[in-house]
Amino acid sequence: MSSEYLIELNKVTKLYGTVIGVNDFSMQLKPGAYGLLGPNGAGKSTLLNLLIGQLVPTRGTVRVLGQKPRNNAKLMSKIGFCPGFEGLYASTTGHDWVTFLLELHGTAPAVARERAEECMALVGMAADMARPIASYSRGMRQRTKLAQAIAHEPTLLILDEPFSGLDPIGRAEMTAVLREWIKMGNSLIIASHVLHEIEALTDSFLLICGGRLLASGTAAEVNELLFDTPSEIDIDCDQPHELAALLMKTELATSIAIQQRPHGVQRVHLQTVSAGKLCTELPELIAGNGLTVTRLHSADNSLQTLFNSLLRIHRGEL
Ligand SMILES: Nc1ncnc2c1ncn2[C@@H]1O[C@H](COP(=O)(O)OP(=O)(O)OP(=O)(O)O)[C@@H](O)[C@H]1O
Repeated sequence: MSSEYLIELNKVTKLYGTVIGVNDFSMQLKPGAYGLLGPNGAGKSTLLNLLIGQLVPTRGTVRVLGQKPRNNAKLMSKIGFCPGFEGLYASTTGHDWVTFLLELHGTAPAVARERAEECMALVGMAADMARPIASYSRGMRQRTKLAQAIAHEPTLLILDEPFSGLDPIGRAEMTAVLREWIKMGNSLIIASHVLHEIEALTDSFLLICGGRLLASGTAAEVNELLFDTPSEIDIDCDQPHELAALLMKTELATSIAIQQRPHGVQRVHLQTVSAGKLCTELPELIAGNGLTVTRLHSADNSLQTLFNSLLRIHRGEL
């Protein structure tokens, strides 16, 4: 059965006993590249494992390329999967491991060796592929996992935290390989809890938390959500009381506290639901009143705040 959709989830719930992995999840995705974002325990791995048929839904239906994934070898030949866990045979070489998995896909041994070599080179492992996996760094293992995921020439690549353990150079190289993959017209679903890791790859994001799809959209739309959800900001200033009074007048802060920090630093700690507007108005407020600000930063530097806020919106609390 063919479908115009890459993925169709219809009211999917996955329970682990009484623990909810994915909760009443529905979505339809057309072929393309998507970033699956969510904090730890959000349900990303559960979702990916449902897509590759490793897990079956407790309720609801999952279709990938129009087919049920469970025990579907034909469908798996079109999907490359890179799990979040290690799962590599330490005593074999990277080249042998990728060759072996290709042979499991039905590729003839000689062709498998050649293709495995090609893929190891593609992920920057040409010089190390003949060494045992046990001697690989975390980043090298990640690359080897990617090589095995693309070796059988799938059309959909599903990656669970592929940047984990990579240094900046490794990240840049992995990004380049994946960008090329997308440019070739292939589809990609990549799970991460760090937005900037995947914004270089795609402009389409799915935000999940608590096993639910909380929001989806482009990076600009996600940024807008970030701007309009409650956030905390610290401003180190020479005249904190004056700044606090000015901020109160703008009505952009929902709460303000002045903190004495080590080394004589005076900090205005504020909460706002309009971080974007506040950051736009702040320079004029500072310059116009002769204040000196030595440092400004968001106290909640991760997406966790956004997810918490979205979750509260979802529950009708905000
Ligand atoms: N095998 C399991 N048995 C019981 N609970 C599980 C199991 N796997 C996942 N869970 C639970 O399901 C929920 C979703 O977990 P999941 O691993 O899918 O999240 P995640 O977004 O991938 O998290 P992380 O980023 O930490 O890998 C969590 O509450 C987790 O504790």
